[in-house]
Amino acid sequence: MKDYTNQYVGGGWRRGSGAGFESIDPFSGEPWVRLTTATADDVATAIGAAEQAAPAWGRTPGVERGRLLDELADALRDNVELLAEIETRDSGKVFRENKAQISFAARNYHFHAGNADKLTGESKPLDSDEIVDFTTREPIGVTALITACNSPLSQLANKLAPALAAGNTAVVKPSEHASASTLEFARLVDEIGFPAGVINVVTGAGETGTALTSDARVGKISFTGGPGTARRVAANAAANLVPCVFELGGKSANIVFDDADLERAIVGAVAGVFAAGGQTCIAGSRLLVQDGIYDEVVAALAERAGAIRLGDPMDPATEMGPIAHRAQHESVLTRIDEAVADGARMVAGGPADGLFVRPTVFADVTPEMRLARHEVFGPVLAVLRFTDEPSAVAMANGTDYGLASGIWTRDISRAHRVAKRLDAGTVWINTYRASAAQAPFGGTKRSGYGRERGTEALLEYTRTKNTMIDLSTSDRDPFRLAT
Ligand SMILES: NC(=O)C1=CN([C@@H]2O[C@H](COP(=O)(O)OP(=O)(O)OC[C@H]3O[C@@H](n4cnc5c(N)ncnc54)[C@H](OP(=O)(O)O)[C@@H]3O)[C@@H](O)[C@H]2O)C=CC1
Ligand SMILES: CCCCCC/C=C/C(=O)O
Repeated sequence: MKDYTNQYVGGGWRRGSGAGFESIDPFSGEPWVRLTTATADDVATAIGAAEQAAPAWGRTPGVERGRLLDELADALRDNVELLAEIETRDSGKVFRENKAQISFAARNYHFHAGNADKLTGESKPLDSDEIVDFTTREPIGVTALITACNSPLSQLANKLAPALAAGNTAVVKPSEHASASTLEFARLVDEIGFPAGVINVVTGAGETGTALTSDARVGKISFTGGPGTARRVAANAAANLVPCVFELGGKSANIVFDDADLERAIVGAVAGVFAAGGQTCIAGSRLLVQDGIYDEVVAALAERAGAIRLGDPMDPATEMGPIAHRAQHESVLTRIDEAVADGARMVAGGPADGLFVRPTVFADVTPEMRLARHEVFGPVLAVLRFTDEPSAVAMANGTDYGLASGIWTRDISRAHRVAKRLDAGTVWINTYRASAAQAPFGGTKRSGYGRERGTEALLEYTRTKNTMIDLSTSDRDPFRLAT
């Protein structure tokens, strides 16, 4: 079993003082990593280290912060095989997907390296030419960055790259189900020579996260995970009035109109929901298909889902791995049972051995069914039928979530019309699950708030300061601008 019992705090390695725990390899079902829990005291020490490092890091010239971020990106690329293997063993997601995601994470660090010396404010024209007024963007201080179990290093890049570029320090807490890659990442941070305390990594479960999100020294929390956990984080943050970015779940609608390029749409639908074994927030888990092509699309989906090869996620021939951990596996099976009980028609898939679930497709799903409303976070597709554009939009918007959406059509006017009306943070047209470091990402409704990636992410980690200078030499009423 691999030993990851040391955590990275204040530029050094120390064991968590709390209970030891293990992470399982979902393919073998066996524990493969040993870790330790950061207690409330350990977390307080990590926050103290980040607090101590914050002023100097915030004053470090942007070009120097950018240089270190570039080095981090290069180190990720140089170690991509090792890091991807660790994430594969922890999460069950296939190796090549993890490799692609970690390479993308490197791109994200490069993008924000370039932003680090470009944080500008604005000059504000006031009502008097004797006053000069301008804004500056300042770092917040200590950030708490919490990632989910499916893509630890990719999610971390979305948070850490802009936080560091803007001059903040960080305490990072990965999921207890997938902590090892983040500790390996800390080793790279250490080798590069980031100043002590700028990046800290603590591990543990809810107890650790609670301590991290309840500390008044934290100035910003960025959280990726489920809405239930997010509510607990929000409550802790509210006690200290700490602002948060929440990247939460989804029930994203992928809409196929009858004029779409069907071959492309079906490939997009299959990849949109079964990539990462469906364990991704942006899974296109509701496929909305127009009446006239419904039966043809369902038949094609059933055939393609049935052909997806399950197996060892390290094997290049494997197309889909297992569910990340036992509790999640049970949850997926419960969602499948609910769909059957609600009258949906299973045309492909179902349970399989170990922690596997076969790529599952349900037809005849209606908007009231639980499968159309609840996130599965597994390889389960709900196929719904719609008649016209307004009903497709209403159906797409008819859940508590608003993370992503897809539109497949050859009609450019319709594509724009529908995109405008969809209540979702991301709309893809004739593509699905495409990513870019420059493109902001985040949700509406219960999918969260705040944005990651793009310059929008950078601004999340800054505070605006306004500076006003009186240039006049005459005596005057000091309160004249107050009205
Ligand atoms: N919008 C987005 O960008 C994404 C959203 N997600 C969403 O994440 C969910 C699945 O991921 P999963 O890891 O199971 O999510 P969880 O909500 O279970 O966990 C998310 C993180 O929160 C931590 N945590 C648990 N309890 C607390 C607490 N009281 N205070 C602070 N932190 C806490 C977890 O630690 P521990 O595991 O140790 O308990 C983990 O690091 C899905 O809903 C999915 O849609 C996933 C990927 C991307
Ligand atoms: C445009 C896609 C952004 C996805 C960001 C976070 C999701 C990660 C995952 O679920 O793997």
